[in-house]
Amino acid sequence: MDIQEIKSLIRDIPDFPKPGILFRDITTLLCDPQGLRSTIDLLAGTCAPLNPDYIVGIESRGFIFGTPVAHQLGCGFVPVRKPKKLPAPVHRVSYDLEYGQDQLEIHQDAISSGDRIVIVDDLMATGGTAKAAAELIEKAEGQLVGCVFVIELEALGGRQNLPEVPIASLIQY
Ligand SMILES: O=P(O)(O)OC[C@H]1O[C@H](OP(=O)(O)OP(=O)(O)O)[C@H](O)[C@@H]1O
Ligand SMILES: Nc1ncnc2[nH]cnc12
Repeated sequence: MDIQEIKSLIRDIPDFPKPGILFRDITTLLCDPQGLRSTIDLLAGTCAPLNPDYIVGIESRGFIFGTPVAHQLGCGFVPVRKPKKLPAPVHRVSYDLEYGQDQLEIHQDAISSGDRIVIVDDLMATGGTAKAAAELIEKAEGQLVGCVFVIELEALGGRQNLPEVPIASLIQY
């Protein structure tokens, strides 16, 4: 399946979760067998040249895409989670969302110094979430080597918020 076909499987929901937000709903892509497979294949093909030791996926939609990508590449998966979900000692950062504010955490012992890390998430809007994940990786002394998204909302300029690493998205709006 090509990118245009994948894009056609993403559903637009106006005014969710707040008035004025046009929500790009990936659940309709996830439940299409060929759409899901093609999306994972394209993400994995984008991540592979970056030669990661770990894929970092951001709760919750980042888990859906990050784990099968790690499986396909034969590398590990590390979850970045919302507060108070991870049981062992964590690094924590606060960040702004397109529609709110939140915190993210990573286990302190998940990554070793110098490990090559690629962040995978479903969508980049303002880039605040990915920036927070990048800060967590820095605290854990990992080496961020790229960020890969299914969807990029270009008008929100998220790339400008991220560190100087390769940033790729499959679909742009
Ligand atoms: O670039 P940003 O402006 O930071 O926005 C992008 C983030 O927002 C969404 O996650 P959300 O926090 O809604 O959580 P969810 O994955 O659990 O739905 C999305 O999955 C990204 O992680
Ligand atoms: N417009 C949007 N659609 C889906 N997920 C999002 N996360 C942040 N902004 C979003």
